[in-house]
Amino acid sequence: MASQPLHPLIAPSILSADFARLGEEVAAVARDGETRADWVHVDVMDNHFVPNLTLGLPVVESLQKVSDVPLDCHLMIDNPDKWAPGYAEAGAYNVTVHAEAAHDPVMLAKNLRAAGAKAGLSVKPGTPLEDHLEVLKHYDTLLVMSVEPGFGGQSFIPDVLEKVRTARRLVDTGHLTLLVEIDGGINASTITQAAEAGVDCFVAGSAVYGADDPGRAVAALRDQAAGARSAH
Ligand SMILES: O=C(CO)[C@@H](O)[C@H](O)COP(=O)(O)O
Ligand SMILES: [Fe+2]
Repeated sequence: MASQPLHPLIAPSILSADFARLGEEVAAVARDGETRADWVHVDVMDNHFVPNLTLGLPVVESLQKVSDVPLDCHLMIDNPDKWAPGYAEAGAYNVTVHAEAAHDPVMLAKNLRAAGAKAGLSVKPGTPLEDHLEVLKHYDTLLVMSVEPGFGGQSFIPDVLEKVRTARRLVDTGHLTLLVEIDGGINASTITQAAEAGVDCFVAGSAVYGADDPGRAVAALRDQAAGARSAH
């Protein structure tokens, strides 16, 4: 995961999908071609780390069986040291834990990788990147939250782009080796500024699953991000 991927990665968040039809909702962004998502983003919330409750390991295990798009699990939970490796063992491609919740983030990254997943570290909008730079050397992805974690459909917080720029600089100069991912409020009005700041992977929930055609929304967001990147 060292250099910037050839094209911007789009990761639809199933938080905005119809939970009664999750398999179909994933399939809607899994058809071959430009409408195919790069990753499917799965928001796990425990009603402790965030004030919302979504789904957990059994649902991820079921999704893993039907999805040939890699799963990107975003764990908004307390004590990820205990629970996160299970998601890696279930076959998730990337497992992201919160820097604010992890007790031993270096050991946790090692455990995630040993279980076969990429290791992701996420920071809430108010968490400085500087507090976690040493730890980030052990991670494959950095997930910059651009809303307060807990709910889909919130407004993008542009101040977090400074963290994206810092991370991009550190990756481009070889000080860090990771993908920069952004999550929250990404849509046609905000993706250009995020792409210009240096994001590699864009999570989009309501902008994809709130659209009439989720696959088309994936393709349009990717095009827009690619255009912003090449113009920069
Ligand atoms: O992790 C979260 C929210 O906590 C996100 O993944 C949201 O699900 C993104 O939804 P939109 O802001 O794109 O609607
Ligand atoms: Fe998320």
